[in-house]
Amino acid sequence: MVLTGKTAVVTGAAMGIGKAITEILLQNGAKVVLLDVNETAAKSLLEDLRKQHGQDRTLFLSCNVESEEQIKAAFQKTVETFGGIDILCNNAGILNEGEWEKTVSINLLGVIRSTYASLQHMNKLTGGRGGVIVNTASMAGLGPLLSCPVYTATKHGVVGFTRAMAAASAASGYGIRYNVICPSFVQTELLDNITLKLGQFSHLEDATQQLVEVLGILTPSEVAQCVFELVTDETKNGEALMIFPKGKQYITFPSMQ
Ligand SMILES: NC(=O)C1=CN([C@@H]2O[C@H](COP(=O)(O)OP(=O)(O)OC[C@H]3O[C@@H](n4cnc5c(N)ncnc54)[C@H](O)[C@@H]3O)[C@@H](O)[C@H]2O)C=CC1
Ligand SMILES: CC/C=C\C[C@H](O)/C=C/C=C\C=C\C=C\C(=O)[C@@H](O)C/C=C\CCC(=O)O
Repeated sequence: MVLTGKTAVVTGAAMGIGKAITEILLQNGAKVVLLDVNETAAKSLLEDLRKQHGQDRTLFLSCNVESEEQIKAAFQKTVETFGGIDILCNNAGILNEGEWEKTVSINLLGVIRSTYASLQHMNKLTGGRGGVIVNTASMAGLGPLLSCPVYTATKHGVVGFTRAMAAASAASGYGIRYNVICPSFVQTELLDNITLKLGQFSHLEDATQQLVEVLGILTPSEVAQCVFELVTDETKNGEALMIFPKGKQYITFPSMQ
């Protein structure tokens, strides 16, 4: 897929991995709509992006992925402004084992809400142009991260949902590809104040830090480069791409047939 003339929507775009995804999509010619709850960070980023890429290729819309109403309104505004949606990156996520229901609501239900709301605009069977959706899971979507069971569950959910949607889309003729990234640790604010975020598992922070030392830490732009690959390579559908500082690996799952 060539990105020039395409419209992308990125959730959790104001900071960290979402910011890097936004930047790489813009650098390669797409128009990008930034969705986030952090209006201060998003407006500051938007100002910088408009200086670099022009006034008319970006839009910020305040949107909480916990709200179906806000997601639908943001997609509607995107279509009114740029004429459609070709790329959706469901990236917004939190680490908060204490507020575990909120973690499920944002990390897993947020991806489902946004994916289902996007169908109205992207599905070729309902007048959309088709396109690609890339979801942000985690390496904790492939194996257990002992200090955060609920975060782990949400990311396993995102991997399973993405793969099932990919198969459903291919079988139904939606014209939409679905892929998921599974990065190991990434240098973003999500890794700040981890003790507080682990709730009843804060005593396992040392074990987590040891894993960080073993695995190393990615930069957001290394992760965004992998998202770019999944967006542009039209052979990729239903893929889970694990990303390490040392490289990347497409996951082979057990065959059920
Ligand atoms: N930092 C890491 O080590 C890793 C992070 N991830 C995942 O990457 C994604 C992005 O995280 P980071 O960039 O690291 O975190 P971050 O904290 O730097 O950025 C997250 C962004 O999402 C936004 N956000 C949070 N709740 C939201 C909501 N309800 N609605 C809309 N936007 C919301 C925040 O305002 C922020 O701009 C998350 O899904 C996270 O689970 C995956 C693997 C590793
Ligand atoms: C505290 C949480 C911080 C960030 C969450 C973020 O999503 C990053 C996750 C990064 C790593 C996930 C690790 C998952 C571990 C597993 O799957 C284990 O079962 C296997 C553990 C180690 C394998 C690597 C190795 O030692 O060769």
